[in-house]
Amino acid sequence: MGKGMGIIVSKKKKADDTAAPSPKDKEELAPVPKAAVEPAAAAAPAPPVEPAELAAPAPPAEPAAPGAAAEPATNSIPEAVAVKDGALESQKMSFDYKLQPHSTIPAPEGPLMVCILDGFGENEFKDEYNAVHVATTPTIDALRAVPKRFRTIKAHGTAVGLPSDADMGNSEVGHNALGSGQVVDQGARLVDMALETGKMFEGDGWKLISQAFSKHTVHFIGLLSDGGVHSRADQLFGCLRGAAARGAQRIRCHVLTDGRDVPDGSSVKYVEELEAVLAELREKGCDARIASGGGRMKVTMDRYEADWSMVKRGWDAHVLGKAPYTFTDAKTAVTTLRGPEDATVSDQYLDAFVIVDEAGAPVGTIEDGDAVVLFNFRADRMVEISKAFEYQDFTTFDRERYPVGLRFVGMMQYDGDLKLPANYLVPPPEILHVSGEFLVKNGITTFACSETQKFGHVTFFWNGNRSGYLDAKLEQYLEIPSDKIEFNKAPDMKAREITAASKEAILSGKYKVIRVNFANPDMVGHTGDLAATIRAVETVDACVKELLETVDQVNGRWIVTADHGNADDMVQRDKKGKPMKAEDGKPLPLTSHTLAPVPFFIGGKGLPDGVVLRDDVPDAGLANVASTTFNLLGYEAPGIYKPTMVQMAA
Ligand SMILES: O=C(O)[C@@H](CO)OP(=O)(O)O
Ligand SMILES: [Mn+2]
Ligand SMILES: [Mn+2]
Repeated sequence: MGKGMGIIVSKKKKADDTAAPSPKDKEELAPVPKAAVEPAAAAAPAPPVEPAELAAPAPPAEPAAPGAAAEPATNSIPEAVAVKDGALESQKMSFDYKLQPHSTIPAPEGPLMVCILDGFGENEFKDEYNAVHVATTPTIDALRAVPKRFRTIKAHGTAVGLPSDADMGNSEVGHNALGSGQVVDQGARLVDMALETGKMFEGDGWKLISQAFSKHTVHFIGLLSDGGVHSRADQLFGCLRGAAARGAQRIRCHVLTDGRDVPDGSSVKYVEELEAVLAELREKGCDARIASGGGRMKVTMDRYEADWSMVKRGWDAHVLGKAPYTFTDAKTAVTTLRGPEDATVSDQYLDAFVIVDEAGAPVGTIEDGDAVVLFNFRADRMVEISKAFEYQDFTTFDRERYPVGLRFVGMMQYDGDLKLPANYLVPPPEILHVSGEFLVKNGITTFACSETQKFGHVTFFWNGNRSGYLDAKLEQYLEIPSDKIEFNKAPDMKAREITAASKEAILSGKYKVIRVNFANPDMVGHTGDLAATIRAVETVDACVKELLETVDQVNGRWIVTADHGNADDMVQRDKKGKPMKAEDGKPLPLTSHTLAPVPFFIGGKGLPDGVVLRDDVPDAGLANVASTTFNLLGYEAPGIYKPTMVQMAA
């Protein structure tokens, strides 16, 4: 679901705070509504453990964080670890990466800059709630006015490998498509297929967790919504039913509330839906309950090591059963933690909570021999918690207790280089021959820069979910540390610092490709704060102006585009597109991405006048950008990529 598919979420009255029913008593069970990484060194998978034998299975040692501030010399990725099996390896090894000069477009004198305005869509609704439209953006306005050098491209749904065109785009699939020039079936779709075909229940990951079915607890941890960006509730339900049907005796869910990919306040509805499924399982004799939770931006789902304290809060709640708040049922937890109508805490930021029994004891701590499933398919916000579960010698925070003999799996493997986690339910997408590989194999230098919140987007996602450098001698990745606050409070974020660093890189003459991501329209858009998002867009417009002028100084060329919409619609709408209002008359904010296409601009003093956008690729999407990039560098595009959007006019 995405922006433009509004749902009114009515605020429910505080739920009855009676003690949770004993799972044994079916009569009472009415449904309650950094440093460098040598990937190979970290690759030893934890062997499956027999139920009886709870000796430590010696999980792999913890490698340090990839990417961020890595020492280039030791951070390169051995070719062989980026592929999964012999067939793929040989396909990759024998692949011809040699780029040929373009037949009509000459190579530029200066560099090519590719600038991603994260979450900046071209929305059909051009009203007061479209921050892109309302913001004063002289730079982007001028770009839109240049004939044959501006168009929009698709950034959502099947154009980026998602299950349907009702799925909004997101940074993972967007940057994958931008960086790889190809459309691959993404995690959401692969999990759907694994459930539909039953393959989910036949794989090694499932076999591992099924060892815990008879005598231990199976825990499911992840984002509870149907946003389809990181996870989907229906997929969780499929796994829960699948586990119970195959003999799981005891199931515990640890739920992270969303309000970012779905409307704020909808957490209550998703908890009710989950409770109904758990009640159904209890009817069938499986002791199934929610055990802990918290808001996705406060608990467990940190990314790119922006704030490890989030992950510690998650560990404490899910594993140890410790949290600042305890409740006897999850609906009461969520409604209470959201607070009163006039001062609500958003679903994204709910405090950690633990569900306890009548005696105050947590109902679902994670114990020796238990199975743990992270049910998110998307990687970025699962990597840190995976490390805490997977690495026995993990030291980033004090885990206090590390359960012995855990059967730990991800919905997918989140990092193919680190092989993290070693065990998973569904194999992740294979994204081969990404544009960065063509660049490094042809000796072309790259500088990539963003702030922490988007750093992995322009590196890890861009490179087809590979951590670290493709070639440390030819690439420089720069991470500007993000603020650790809600971004509507500082909507400029680190745009000016990113601009300054990128200008320096452009002028240095060291790099042929400059890749920049500005986080503001997306990260501020996710807060639902319209005024702050307008400011975010204006800041980015001013920064783009500086970058374009700098590229012009060195006779370079540029592409300015985006990965998906967000800031371009800040209100929930009804089916006809009419803004929806709460009972108090205030507009209902929209925090999610949108289904809108994104702008695509080309230009630069070093771009010959004859280079224009073609008019025969009307359906082009993000995956058509990579070919275009190679053309603007003066090369023919790789044949396996989606077609270019540019040509030299006759
Ligand atoms: O913040 C995130 O995790 C997602 C939204 O769920 O946004 P993006 O895809 O832009 O990173
Ligand atoms: Mn994005
Ligand atoms: Mn986003």
